[in-house]
Amino acid sequence: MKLFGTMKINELGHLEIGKCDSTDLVKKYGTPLYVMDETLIRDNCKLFKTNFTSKNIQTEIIYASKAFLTLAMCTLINEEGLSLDVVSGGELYTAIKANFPTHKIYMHGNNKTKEELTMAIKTGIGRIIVDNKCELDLIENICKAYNKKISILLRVNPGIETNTHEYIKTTKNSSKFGISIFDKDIFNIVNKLNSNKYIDFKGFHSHIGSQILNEESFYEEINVMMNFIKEVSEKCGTTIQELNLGGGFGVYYSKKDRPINLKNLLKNMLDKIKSKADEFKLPYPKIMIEPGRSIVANAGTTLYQVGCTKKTHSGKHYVFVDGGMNDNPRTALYNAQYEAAIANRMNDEKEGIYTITGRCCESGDIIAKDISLPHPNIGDIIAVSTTGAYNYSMASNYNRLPRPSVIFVKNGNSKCIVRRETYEDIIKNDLPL
Ligand SMILES: Cc1ncc(COP(=O)(O)O)c(C=O)c1O
Ligand SMILES: N[C@@H](CCCC[NH3+])C(=O)O
Repeated sequence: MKLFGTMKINELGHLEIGKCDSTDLVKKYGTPLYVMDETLIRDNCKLFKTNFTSKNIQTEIIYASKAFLTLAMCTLINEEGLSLDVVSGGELYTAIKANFPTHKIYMHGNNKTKEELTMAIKTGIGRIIVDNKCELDLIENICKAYNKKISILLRVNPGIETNTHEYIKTTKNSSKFGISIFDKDIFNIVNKLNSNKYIDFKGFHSHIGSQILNEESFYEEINVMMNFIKEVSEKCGTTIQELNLGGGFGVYYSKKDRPINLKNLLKNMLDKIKSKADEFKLPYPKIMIEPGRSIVANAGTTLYQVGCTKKTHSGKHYVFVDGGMNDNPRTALYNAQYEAAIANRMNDEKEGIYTITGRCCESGDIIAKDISLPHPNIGDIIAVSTTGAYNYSMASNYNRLPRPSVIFVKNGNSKCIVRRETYEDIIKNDLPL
């Protein structure tokens, strides 16, 4: 298992994260447990902040909170000077409750409800990223009713097909997100926006997909979007002030993933924007990006305890752990590949190939497939790496399993930031017949 951030193997042969021995964490908090390396999250924020800068172009890093959001995470993101992308009333509510500066909140969603838009407009968030024409009418009506003006970006689909899992591509021509840049109506929409007294149209947003490991896709996005901005500027006589290029920067999950060197990528992206704008004699738009996974994925490790093990009649070795697809649905959903180790025996010889599976009543309830491990015993601790993104945020109560606790670890200290759910939590919204 590849070690990230502050992970290391200590003198007892135990996995340590944030200078905390994983066996101590398990004694203190139980399992399953999401352990987040606070130092690595902060370092990742800093990497974006320091490398996505240019003396000519204004930039902004907006953390895509769908990857992992809690009150504590909002505080961390604010402390690191990033802005926040939310995609629902629930995410917006979390940010508001955490006192996140409202002008640094960007709201997404392809089907925002009237209530969500009202909440966003009344709160005075920084930008609404508008997905479609119908939403524009809703926004205008709400602004009228509350006598408010809101700044928006229009989400467009640049028609770029990325090499990632089918379910996390977002700019195929058939994608549900945004308005196609090839839609003939797009210039009318921009013209209407420019004369709308309730809407301050700032520019465009595009997001080409997630877990992208090919830097050319981002450069293609820049080319297509800058060409589009030139066309809009000419046809609508308007200056596009902002361009949000979304997130999608891929990370290492297993040996097959070769992440892009982020420092180079971020620099190249800004260089390409500059040369395109120079070529077209356009003013430099402010450039935003929305990393989610690349900030938190490698910082997360899930700790489980081994229950029983089983060798099937066909010879397959299973290790049963006390979690499952309810705390990590990504293997079931996207055939994701994870790495794992026995956290209390990191130096032991690997003895076989095991599939780590959970306790949900589903054959697809697999956490990590065909992993080399020492023979696991009851009570051993299994660590699964790179679970910081889209694990806690996509967790469910399937089979009425309580959601695990989340802790931050740093410099030998651990802090619970989400308490473990109880059976009482599970039934708290049920009403008797
Ligand atoms: C609009 C938008 N922005 C940002 C992100 C974050 O993507 P990632 O976590 O891959 O960086 C997503 C998710 O794919 C998204 O839909
Ligand atoms: N949930 C997906 C990513 C979707 C990103 C949001 N548009 C994943 O776990 O990989």
